[in-house]
Amino acid sequence: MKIALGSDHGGYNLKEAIKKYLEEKGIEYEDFGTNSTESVDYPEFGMKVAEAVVSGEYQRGIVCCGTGIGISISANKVPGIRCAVVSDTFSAQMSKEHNNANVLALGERVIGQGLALKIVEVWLNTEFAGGRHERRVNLIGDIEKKYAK
Ligand SMILES: O=C(CO)[C@H](O)[C@H](O)COP(=O)(O)O
Repeated sequence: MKIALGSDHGGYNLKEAIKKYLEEKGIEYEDFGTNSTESVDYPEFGMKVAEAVVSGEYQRGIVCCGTGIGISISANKVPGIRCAVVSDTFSAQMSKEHNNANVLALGERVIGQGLALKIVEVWLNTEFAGGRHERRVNLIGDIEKKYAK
């Protein structure tokens, strides 16, 4: 599995911690920036990670900002992305099992690093359940198609 990673300045330190975690686990990743805590605008990084995931080269993406919200809204603008902002391990599991989230968003200013890394672990180790959930996820795709130019 190859992971696309991205953050703004508000999520930079958490992204770095996630990189360390992935390295320890031997999970391949690419960092799409940002590269410091200098102030930047999160839409750029949400979009870059989202595009990397829809390209098929990366199976999942993880994005971080101060709250996880702005970068997730940005990632979700890219057709084919289902990005979930998660702050607990149950939602981490469900976001993959039921919603087939292909991008996980975390807020560095919201949750501690220990919980964030546990969320990453749970999410990476959960698979989509399919069945009735597949029908619902497909219906989300239909909404996207309805508004496509
Ligand atoms: O959480 C975020 C977006 O949802 C950003 O990280 C946050 O808005 C950045 O704020 P500031 O420029 O004050 O550091």
